[in-house]
Amino acid sequence: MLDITGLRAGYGAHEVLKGLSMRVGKGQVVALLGGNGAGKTTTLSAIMGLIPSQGGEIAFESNSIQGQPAHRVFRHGLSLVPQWRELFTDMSVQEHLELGAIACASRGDLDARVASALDYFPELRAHLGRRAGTLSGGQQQMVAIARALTARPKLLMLDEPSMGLAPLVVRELGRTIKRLNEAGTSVLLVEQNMHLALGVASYVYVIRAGKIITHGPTGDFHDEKELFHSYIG
Ligand SMILES: Nc1ncnc2c1ncn2[C@@H]1O[C@H](COP(=O)(O)OP(=O)(O)OP(=O)(O)O)[C@@H](O)[C@H]1O
Repeated sequence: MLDITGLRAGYGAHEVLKGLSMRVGKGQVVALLGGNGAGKTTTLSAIMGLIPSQGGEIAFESNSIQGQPAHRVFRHGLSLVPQWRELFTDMSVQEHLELGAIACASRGDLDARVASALDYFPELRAHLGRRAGTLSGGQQQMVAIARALTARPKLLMLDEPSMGLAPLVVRELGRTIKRLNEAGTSVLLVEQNMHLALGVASYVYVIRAGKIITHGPTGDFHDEKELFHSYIG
């Protein structure tokens, strides 16, 4: 579904990704693990067209999406839940969800999309009129994911969704990712939380200093200590 080959990208003269290659198959949950500053967010930003890439190739469903602006990448069926959620503190939950479905055809379609996103997070139904800034961290993460779901993405990309969440909430997040995947959404999960990543992903990539240093089926990474040391270096 998503094929990245030899990707080079960064910020001005600072090259962060130095020939990164990875793929996400249709129906898979793939985890991208790595330490601070390894290039995980940069990878997602380059895929999404939020930063330009300086080399390599990014293809989605066999079509090149390289060099396309984010709004066009989005229309191919990719959605990103950014690190720190990036909600608008003064906007209501309902307004966030409608924003995610902004590209849809009609009011009826929009309502249906919001309703099906809420099926994953029924707790939010009681808070639709509340300002996002007044919600708990876990509820804010639900809004961020639900907003991405209203676009009905084929590939959902999550950037460290467990960050700042209590262990119980992280466990619930893992269950939600599994349910989403069972319903047909492919997932690229960027994480530092190995338990969450290994619990939901079927395939793992490890990034260090802008390059994939190891990858394989999740079952190959049963020794978490070794895996941790591989990405910390
Ligand atoms: N907007 C930016 N401008 C310049 N350099 C940046 C920018 N964003 C990130 N970087 C640099 O790019 C490198 C990779 O950062 P990136 O955010 O991709 O890492 P990461 O793996 O997501 O780390 P973390 O888990 O800490 O978020 C780091 O050296 C970082 O300082």
